[in-house]
Amino acid sequence: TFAKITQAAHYVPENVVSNDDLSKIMDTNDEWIYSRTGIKNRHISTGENTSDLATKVAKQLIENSGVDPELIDFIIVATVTPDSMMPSTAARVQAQVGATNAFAYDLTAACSGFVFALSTAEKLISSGAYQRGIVIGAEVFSKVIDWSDRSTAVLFGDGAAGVLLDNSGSQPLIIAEKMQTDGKRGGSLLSSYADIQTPFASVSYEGSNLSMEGRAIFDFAVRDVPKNIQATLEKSDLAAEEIDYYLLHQANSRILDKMAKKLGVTRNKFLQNMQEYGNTSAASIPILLSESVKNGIFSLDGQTKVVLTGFGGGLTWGTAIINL
Ligand SMILES: O=C(O)C1CCN(c2ccc(-c3cc(CO)ccc3Cl)cn2)CC1
Repeated sequence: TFAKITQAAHYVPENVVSNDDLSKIMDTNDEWIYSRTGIKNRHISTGENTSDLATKVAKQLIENSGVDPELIDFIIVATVTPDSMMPSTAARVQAQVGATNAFAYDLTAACSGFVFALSTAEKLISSGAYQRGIVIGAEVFSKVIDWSDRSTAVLFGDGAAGVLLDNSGSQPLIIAEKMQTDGKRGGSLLSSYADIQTPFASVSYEGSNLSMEGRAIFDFAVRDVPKNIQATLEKSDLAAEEIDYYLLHQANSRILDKMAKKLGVTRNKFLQNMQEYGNTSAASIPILLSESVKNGIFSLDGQTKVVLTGFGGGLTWGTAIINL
């Protein structure tokens, strides 16, 4: 049995916040932001929470495929900004779309979340245990950002995107994969820390907004991620040139420049849309995938070889080379 991605969809809040809009509420400017990150705009929720965005994606996947929601076996949502820990965002989506026979859970791997979740979903199906599932990356990062910290507030955006999978594949969905984690360096990208606050222990860490050691994360991305992609290519017996497109986490366009150089691959195979959405963490890769299908860059006909690579909090990073 082979899993296959049969549908892709995305949804972002309507409210667009430009670099100039940000320069009105914090000490920054369009020139700095665009030259250092490649970001021009980002979509920021005016009230929709993460499950609302994810539900809109799930509804599109169901509508466009015509699948009966009661035939969906599982829903996995990759997010670090859930509406709540309990119920999970996936459980909230399950209720909203009427997937009464689906088991649902959230997966926490920050900007690697979609790749980690897709790897898991592929096994659920190719093992023969289940037939159909939905995998969504969804974030309302705007609710964890410290809006007084211009070094991070300008980088992130809100959004959701995902895929519908079933067992109709005639070839493996994942040709090769390599997921990695280094918890020792996890402290350089922190959010939503829940400290002990009880009659028996006092709070020792007040912060819960995002804090990021930008330099350290940037260097991690440039140093560790290309090695991971190369190692996964070796596992796949495919040369870098045989990959049609590279869909990497949309954190920073200068990082994509450096990755293309390190891999010796032409830069225009590294698709990008951070100029419009900023860094949407677990949603960034699936938004890029869904938009690429919608814009006709490639279709889901099984003829396209794509590298998906996430990297971020945990620290986590991982590549899946897939047949789309
Ligand atoms: O001064 C500059 O040029 C600054 C230097 C710091 N920058 C950074 C640093 C780290 C990230 C980042 C964040 C995540 C979290 O999802 C994941 C992966 C990455 Cl690589 C994005 N930008 C912006 C430009």
